[in-house]
Amino acid sequence: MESISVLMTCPPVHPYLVEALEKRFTLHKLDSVPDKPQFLSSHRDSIRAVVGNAAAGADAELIDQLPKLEIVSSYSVGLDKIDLAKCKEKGIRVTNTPDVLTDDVADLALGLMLAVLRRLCESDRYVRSGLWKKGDYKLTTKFSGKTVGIIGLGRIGMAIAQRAEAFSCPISYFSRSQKPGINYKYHPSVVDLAANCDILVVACALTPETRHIINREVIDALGPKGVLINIGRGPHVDEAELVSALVEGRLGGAGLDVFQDEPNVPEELFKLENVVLLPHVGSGTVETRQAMADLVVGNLEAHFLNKPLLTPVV
Ligand SMILES: O=CC(=O)O
Repeated sequence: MESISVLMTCPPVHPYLVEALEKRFTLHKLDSVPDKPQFLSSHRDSIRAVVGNAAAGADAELIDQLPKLEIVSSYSVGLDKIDLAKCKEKGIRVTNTPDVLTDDVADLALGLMLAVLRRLCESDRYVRSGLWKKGDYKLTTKFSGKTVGIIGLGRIGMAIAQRAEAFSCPISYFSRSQKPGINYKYHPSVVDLAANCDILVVACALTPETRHIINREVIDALGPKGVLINIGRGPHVDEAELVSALVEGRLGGAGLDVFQDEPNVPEELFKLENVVLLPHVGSGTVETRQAMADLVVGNLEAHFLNKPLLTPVV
């Protein structure tokens, strides 16, 4: 398989993945190519696979430039950076990394809820800056028992619900349709869900329908005591509306792992103590990233050995 050319479109952030790919394939890292258009035109007849992630995948323009492309193996569960329709049309296979990251992302969502309500980051800064010596930290807000509303009750949404239940939190949810056999309260609209929960969590896939699913109306329904948690994608949220609601005190707080234009984060948020900001690290543990890398490589091997794909999407 050494002769098979694989193009990595995302930055080569994980040495384990890079080494595993280099051991088996001829790996090209687009990130370190100085003249990308020239590189793509000179390698258009050799590249048979693309490896991307949540930041860079395979859009229509790239796919059209690679006529020998057979498979896109994404080092992410989210598929919003891949033109799935184009892949289907051209018979290009697509794989992602579901299941192995569910626990980590759900753990982080709960961590954000606790961090925002109990002001964990702000309390930590209080100790480090020596302020404790001048007096105790102020009282915060109880988390156990708060109503958690989840947008998207897929694998990650369910894992968040199960964890929140252990904190005696009533669970309600919004999804395209009510899930059979699930006892959580279903709300047929996001505004309705937001108006009836304390903590609203975005845990759905990013699609044209879910872009800006958190808009001004939803934020106003969540209100000055409500907290928004986003472990999905930045564009799920109308970020300008979120920032103004937080700055004006129309929203109680936010825990955000994702942003519209990563790694750029609106600086107005930096001075707000009711906001916890993370650098898109939902699946960012050694154990999980290794399992994700194994899936990326395993899917490519399966494809080129004409075996069934491990986690096929298309
Ligand atoms: O954001 C991370 C992923 O989609 O895996």
